[in-house]
Amino acid sequence: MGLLESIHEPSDLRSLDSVQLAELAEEIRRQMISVVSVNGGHLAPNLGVVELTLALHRAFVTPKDKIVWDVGHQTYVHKLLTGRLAAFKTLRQFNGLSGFPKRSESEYDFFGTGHSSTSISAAVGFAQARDLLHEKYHVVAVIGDGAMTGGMAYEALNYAGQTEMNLIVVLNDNEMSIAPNVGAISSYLNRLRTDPRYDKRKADVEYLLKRIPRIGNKVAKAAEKAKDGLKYLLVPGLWFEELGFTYLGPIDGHNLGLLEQVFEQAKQKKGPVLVHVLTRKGKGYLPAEQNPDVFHGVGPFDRETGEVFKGITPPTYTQVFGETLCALAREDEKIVAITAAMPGGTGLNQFAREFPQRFFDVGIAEQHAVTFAAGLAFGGLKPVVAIYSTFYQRAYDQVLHDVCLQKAPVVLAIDRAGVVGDDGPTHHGVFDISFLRVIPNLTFMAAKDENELRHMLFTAFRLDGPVALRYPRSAGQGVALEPELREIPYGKGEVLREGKDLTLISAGPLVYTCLAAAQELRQRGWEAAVINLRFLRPLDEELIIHYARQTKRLITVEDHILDGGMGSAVLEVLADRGVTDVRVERLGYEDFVDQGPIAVLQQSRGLSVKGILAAADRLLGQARTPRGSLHDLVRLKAR
Ligand SMILES: Cc1ncc(C[n+]2csc(CCOP(=O)(O)OP(=O)(O)O)c2C)c(N)n1
Ligand SMILES: CC(=O)[C@@H](O)[C@H](O)COP(=O)(O)O
Ligand SMILES: [Mg+2]
Repeated sequence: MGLLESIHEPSDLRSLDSVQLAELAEEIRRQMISVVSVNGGHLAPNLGVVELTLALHRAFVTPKDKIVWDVGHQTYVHKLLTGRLAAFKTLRQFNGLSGFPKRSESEYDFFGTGHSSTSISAAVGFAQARDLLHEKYHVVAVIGDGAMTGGMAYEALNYAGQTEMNLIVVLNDNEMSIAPNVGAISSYLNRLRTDPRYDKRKADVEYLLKRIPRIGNKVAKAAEKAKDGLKYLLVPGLWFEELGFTYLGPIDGHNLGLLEQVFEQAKQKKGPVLVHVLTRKGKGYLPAEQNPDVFHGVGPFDRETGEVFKGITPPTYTQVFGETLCALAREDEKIVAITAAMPGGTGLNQFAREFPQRFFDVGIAEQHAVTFAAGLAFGGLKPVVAIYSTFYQRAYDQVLHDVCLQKAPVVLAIDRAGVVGDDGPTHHGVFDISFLRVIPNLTFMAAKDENELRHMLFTAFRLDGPVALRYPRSAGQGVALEPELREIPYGKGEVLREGKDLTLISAGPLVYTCLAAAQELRQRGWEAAVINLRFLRPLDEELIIHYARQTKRLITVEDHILDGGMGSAVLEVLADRGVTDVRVERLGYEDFVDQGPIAVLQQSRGLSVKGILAAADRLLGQARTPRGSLHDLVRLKAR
């Protein structure tokens, strides 16, 4: 039996000596490499925090003390130490362990995450609650240098720094976000890390400063100034100190003994403390150390060689987006691109290489990214902001207030729209239709395949106003690319198939599933029309009304939550236009969606040929269903 199997809860760690702890760290790394090489996952971030997590769980007494992880993609070690070793092989699988902390999964997961830069706010909340309720425990936020580029982190530091609350923030600095970290704070951390002057311990400096003799008023003032200057030169982390935090560090995040010592020191301090820890992303597995960006979130790979398995699939929508954008940018030098810390994930690497002056990585700062784009647009450029659907949730007011209200010609590229698979509920892009389709001035399109994506991007730059364009995480349809880009007729859906018995309505790749279902229906003697809406705003109302009247039965199919989604938009049109003698089935999600393979998740809600056939049976067989009937909607409205 290995050491890891003897750890059922964090208290089991306390009896281990340093040799055993080093052995345990090795076992943990092996375990993570083994499981992630099969399931995929966030390997490099976790390899980098093995010693840090061990030290935290030895220095703090969880679950009494609360550790809040930022993003949460680095909690595999934490999971292994908190009774989840047996389940670890199910990591990120359907019905398996989540890749992120989840309150429903363990009493040791104090705060659910997936989105970045929330940990300090949540920890401040815990600390405030503790103090108001006169309880006693330590609260620790663990935040990466990438997550420290997110605005929320500063809102929380700003708040905490003015309080006297006991709170420990551990800043895990590995110089990496997913890509190399960016921004002025990152440069500041780099200076702390590398400038030999900062090796001087703060205590020594303060001792020195105290020895400057007090002499006459004027001279004393000058001396004070000189002291401040000296401090700036010599005291590490002064910026954090000035914000009201005691700064400890920078310390080697792979030295377990040192980490524990510093955490003990932090526990004794009064008020907020920031511990600056230096780690190496991917530590202990050479392929991950050498390519921390590839192994940040990686699919299955050969653990001997580190080679990532790539099946033969058509290029992804993301790749097609990136390549098309480059082609357009070659013709139009006003086109500029913005990412919020995800140049690779959003397909902008090629753009960054080809047009470095026109490419902006703003860090994990979606709000800034969108408002920055509005400024660029009004300054005369043609910005595209590529952000995952789920992270656009962060920038809602910026899209509404800064872009749409002012009609800024910004292209909002909404990658990872629809369910994304193994990352699960924190990352599925299943809300953007609901929150974007209601915003005046916005043109909102969804691409059914690679060609449509290309044409829509082309169209987006020709429209003088805000445009959102949604496309999923998956491989494309594999269609042959049309060499000529053309404009998509504004606000018009397309009829892909005629039919008199019922109408299938979709937007995005599920249009192809509708076509396959229509083919099947024909075998059964039914003719289904298939409409690709293309535009979620403005909706092609005439088209919807025409086919609703013609077929009297509609099925809406969307990779999205039902509430407020595309099907809801169709129901609104019918209700507003007084078309009440139509039966409607809406297929989509009703709740937060779990993790799992995209196809499995979609099938679970009828987003498949089989699901559409079942819905068609219900409509054609005149069986009433409890959900999605227009009659129900009209009745509700009438109440
Ligand atoms: C709001 C938000 N935007 C983007 C992301 C995508 N993302 C996940 S981890 C990460 C980098 C985090 O870097 P850091 O905090 O330094 O952690 P590391 O992986 O280096 O340990 C990014 C950009 C996210 N999770 N949340
Ligand atoms: C933790 C996080 O938010 C990212 O690492 C995310 O998991 C990336 O997702 P993709 O794999 O879809 O790029
Ligand atoms: Mg980092």
